[in-house]
Amino acid sequence: MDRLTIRRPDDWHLHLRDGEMLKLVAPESRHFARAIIMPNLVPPVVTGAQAAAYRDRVCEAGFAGPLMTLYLTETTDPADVVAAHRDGIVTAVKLYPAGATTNSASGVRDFEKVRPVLAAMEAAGVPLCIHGETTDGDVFDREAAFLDRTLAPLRAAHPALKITLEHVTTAEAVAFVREHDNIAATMTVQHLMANRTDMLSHGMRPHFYCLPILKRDTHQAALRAAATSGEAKFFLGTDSAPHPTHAKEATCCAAGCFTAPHALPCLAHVFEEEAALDRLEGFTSLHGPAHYGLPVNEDRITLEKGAPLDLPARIEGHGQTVTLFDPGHPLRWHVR
Ligand SMILES: NC(=O)N[C@@H](CC(=O)O)C(=O)O
Ligand SMILES: [Zn+2]
Ligand SMILES: [Zn+2]
Repeated sequence: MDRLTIRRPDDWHLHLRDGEMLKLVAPESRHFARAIIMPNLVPPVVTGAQAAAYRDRVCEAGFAGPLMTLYLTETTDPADVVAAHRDGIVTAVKLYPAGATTNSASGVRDFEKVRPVLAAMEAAGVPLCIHGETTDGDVFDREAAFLDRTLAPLRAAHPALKITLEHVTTAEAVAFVREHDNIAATMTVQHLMANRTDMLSHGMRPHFYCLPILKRDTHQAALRAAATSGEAKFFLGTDSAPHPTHAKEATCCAAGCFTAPHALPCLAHVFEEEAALDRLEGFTSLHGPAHYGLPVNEDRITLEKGAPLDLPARIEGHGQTVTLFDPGHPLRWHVR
């Protein structure tokens, strides 16, 4: 097969940042109809009013389908969350364990403190998106530890809360999601395309560094199997997370891979390798809307296989430079 027409994809986990960086990267998600926009700005998006203002800036910068989120803090007002969701300003609430990832300092330290908000969200049908890692212990074990220590009890306390476990990276997370109702998972391009050996064995590759960190090849295989299985619990959230090139190629490298421009060519490559191109549409365009209770997109895109894509190493503009995630081999699929 060298041509594939699918319903237009959505991106269920996207960082667009703000200011000049927003202006540079917003147009790069052009192939996606909608995207869940992450709220980890500095300062974070914590109120409905801030989310509405940020949504306007995103549209102005050139991305027409933002679905906004609120950043959960220990002082989040349950009434504001429920009202912002009811009024259509926000689609979901994002939980960052404090210190787990980029701009997570205002996140949750004491999970008891957010119980009232989670209960209100459960009652009102507001979905919760989770960065699922502990903030201590070995960095390669933090996702699995979070499942046992935090997510299992949280799930048991709020069984009707709709949860998206974001950017899953381990076989343990895949199993956890399969075992529990009302919980689905997003997967990124980099976790499907690469593993920690790719990141660390031929020199250290900062543009492969993100959180949760890439795991060993057996976990990558479990992710690829789940993504291409056709199961509705697994869908695309690119977690495209632009950082200035100087912040990636640095003594202390920022966490995040920039994949928005070529996410679809990368995914077509993966699904073709897994002999599952017929399941790409489910992963990119059907399972996400089903989880969030939204209609699927009506228009379609066509992917074609041809000569290797001539991708730029980096994009530049508005005083910003961002380097693309480079899988290390040619990509032959492109969006027509
Ligand atoms: N994934 C990352 O490594 N970084 C994200 C934050 C996040 O999604 O955890 C970012 O905002 O840069
Ligand atoms: Zn995250
Ligand atoms: Zn992210």
